[in-house]
Amino acid sequence: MKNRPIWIRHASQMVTLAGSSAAPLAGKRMSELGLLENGSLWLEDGLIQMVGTTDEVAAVYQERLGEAEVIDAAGKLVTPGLVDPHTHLVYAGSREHEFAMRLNGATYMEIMNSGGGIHATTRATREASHETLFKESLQRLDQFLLHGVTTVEAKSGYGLTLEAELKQLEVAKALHEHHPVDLISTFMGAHAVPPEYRECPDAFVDYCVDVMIPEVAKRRLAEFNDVFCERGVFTPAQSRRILQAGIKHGLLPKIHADEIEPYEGAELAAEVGAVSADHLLRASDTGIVKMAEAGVIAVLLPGTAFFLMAASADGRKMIDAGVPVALSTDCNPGSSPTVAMPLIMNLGCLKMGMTPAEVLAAATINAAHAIKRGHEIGSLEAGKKADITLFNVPNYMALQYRYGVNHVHTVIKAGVKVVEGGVRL
Ligand SMILES: N=CN[C@@H](CCC(=O)O)C(=O)O
Ligand SMILES: [Zn+2]
Repeated sequence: MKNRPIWIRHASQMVTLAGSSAAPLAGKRMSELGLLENGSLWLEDGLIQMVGTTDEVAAVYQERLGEAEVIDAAGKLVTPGLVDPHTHLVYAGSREHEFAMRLNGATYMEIMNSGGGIHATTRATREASHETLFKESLQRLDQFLLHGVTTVEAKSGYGLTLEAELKQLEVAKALHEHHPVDLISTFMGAHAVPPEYRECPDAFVDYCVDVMIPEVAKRRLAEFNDVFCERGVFTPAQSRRILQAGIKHGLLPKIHADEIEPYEGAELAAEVGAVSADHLLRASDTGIVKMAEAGVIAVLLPGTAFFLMAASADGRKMIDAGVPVALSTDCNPGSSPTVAMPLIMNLGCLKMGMTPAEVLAAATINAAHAIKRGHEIGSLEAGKKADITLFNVPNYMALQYRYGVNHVHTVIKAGVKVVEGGVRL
């Protein structure tokens, strides 16, 4: 049965980001939100049919106004559904004990090198059944939706064997099919060197390159290929091999770069033409310039820096250097166990020198471009998917100013209302 059209009207402020579908916004263009006062949208067949002022939309649809379900957005901010372009959504278990260890002075890498961290979640994820993984990840996905997020990227990387990596990717696929939030999958077999390869890490790289990447690509279980390029994990040379193998099999490159130490990850991202380089807390100035030249999107994760008690990436410097910046939660059980994209935007302002306008562009259209979906989501334009979030604040400045509260009121996914009054329907 066909859903009724939805007519959103009288929005106090609407962020359209019109004209941003072809390429990510960079430099001063990151502040061009395409604001509309008394904004209105006509949604039908899962798509945005018209964007304009309430009077303009009413004039075009005057014969059909009675058919529509009306959403009165007076007093509210209307934005594109938020997009999270970097998550480790599918995993089993929890690591709050490691948080306590870090509060007592242990570092993230020390915990990982002593068999905890990513290794602990890998053990739990290998042991978990498809059903358990699905159930645990589903709860997080519901929470994403309640925080206004309508699309998430989801990485594998807690299996580290072909079988367990495929299990994670298959759970992501099942969640995508089952849940209103869309999932875009990334293969990240090169997330850590598993203990069985500790003495011969290059043999694990061979396994990624020769076995896992070709099989994942053949089964079409991922669109992107990611690697944790960090001292003590994968070297730039190993990372290059992994990313090039992905490219050969049609998986687009992404990279966890320069998170803990400067390690020429940003430079490598530019060299291989990565869609995005993520983290970048310790990226070099040369790396930033190279990313700008190569058009690599910086996916910044201020929640991770906050939770690891580290200095944040310099978002301001990257925007001023012409790098398109996107924001993400990095949702994972170790360095950022959160789904709160609005809080991530707040941290973008408070910790990375970004403006309230820039963080909104970074969490919508630039995030969409970071997962190659800029043509279908991330802005409010006729023909795009009807993914919309309504916040209980009158304007985008207030969304950043009234921090630490979930202001999401209504979420519409592909033209269907899925959250109302902050409650999942
Ligand atoms: N840094 C590597 N990977 C994740 C953390 C994974 C974990 O600790 O479980 C990240 O992006 O922060
Ligand atoms: Zn990550």
